[in-house]
Amino acid sequence: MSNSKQAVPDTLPLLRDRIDSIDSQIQSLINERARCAQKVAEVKLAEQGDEAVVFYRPEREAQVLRRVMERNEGPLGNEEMAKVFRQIMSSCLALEKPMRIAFLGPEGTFTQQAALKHFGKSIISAPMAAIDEVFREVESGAANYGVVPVENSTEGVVNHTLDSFRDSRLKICGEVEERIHHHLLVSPNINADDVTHIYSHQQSLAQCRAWLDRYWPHVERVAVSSNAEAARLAADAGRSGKAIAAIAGEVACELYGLTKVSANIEDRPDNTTRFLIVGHEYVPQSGKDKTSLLISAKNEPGALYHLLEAFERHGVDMTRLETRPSLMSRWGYIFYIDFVGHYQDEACQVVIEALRSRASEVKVLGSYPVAVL
Ligand SMILES: C=C(O[C@@H]1C=C(C(=O)O)C=C[C@H]1O)C(=O)O
Repeated sequence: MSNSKQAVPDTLPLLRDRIDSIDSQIQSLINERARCAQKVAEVKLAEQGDEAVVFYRPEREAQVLRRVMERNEGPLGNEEMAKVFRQIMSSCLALEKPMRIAFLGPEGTFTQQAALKHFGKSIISAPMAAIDEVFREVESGAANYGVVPVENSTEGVVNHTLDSFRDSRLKICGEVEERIHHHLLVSPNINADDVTHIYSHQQSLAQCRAWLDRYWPHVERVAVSSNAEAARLAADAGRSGKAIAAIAGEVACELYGLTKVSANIEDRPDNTTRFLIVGHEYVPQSGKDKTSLLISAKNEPGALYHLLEAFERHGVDMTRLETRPSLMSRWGYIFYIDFVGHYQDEACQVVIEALRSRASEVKVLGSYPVAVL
């Protein structure tokens, strides 16, 4: 914009005139951008035909957001600016094709929060009751993508999610990280001193274990399917005068009209959960990617050593290793390995080939852009 570096006026009426004029320019530009996105859709349809077209391009979106952050000069912070562009892209994509996103529900879960962070707000929400239902909803084509939690910095891995990849053809298309804050919540008509049970998801109960041991040692903890479900149950119980508390996050607290007894009760202040985006397609290189593999190891001495040695030998940076029992043979194992790079990068291809010669199965679960936001 030619006048973007004009001197800022210093009286209120002039400042407001100036803001109005900038807003109108921003609005025209956003619509011009939206028209380009619509055109992208037309070109894709003309080139690829109706069925094959993939409108959502995670690698392209990651690149757009990274560039926004790189060129940002402030005063708005990089992340703040990227969030604005996140929503602009979300609106533009919804013009091309609104996406239906399945996630571990009900409404108000941290997984929904992660879905909105990753895709922006212009999506159709499809809350599912369990992780394997999220997989099924995407596999059947009823949803375009799914969002599931995979690991927490306090409690470790989410086994249901890892196990779902064993029998699924879905690919990992992205990752999101969310700082997780938990609160102890009750219905507004309930006196906290009367609470007899505390409901939450098993992961959330675990993330607040020390706090619960200290302040609520004699109250029964009940694991339910999600912390949003716990909040819903606490709200329901409150209506019939039953003193049940829930541990859940901000979104669930607001959604179910609960009151905070104690805020930020997680044992570790840096408590973070990582979520995965699952879909049907492998994602092309974005320039800054991660890869996840599922490996069935041969049940023989040194099996794991030989797998890890391949990474060391070819200088590929492994970031995570999880072990799950294989259901095929007793004492057989499945390893989940994450590393830095894309499966099409040369060094990564060499490692994957080496792994294939040393393991009974190597499945590339996906390569995807490292989380930007
Ligand atoms: C416009 C495109 O399609 C979608 C919309 C994007 C955007 O608004 O910037 C980016 C990637 C795609 O999710 C594209 O492929 O470039």
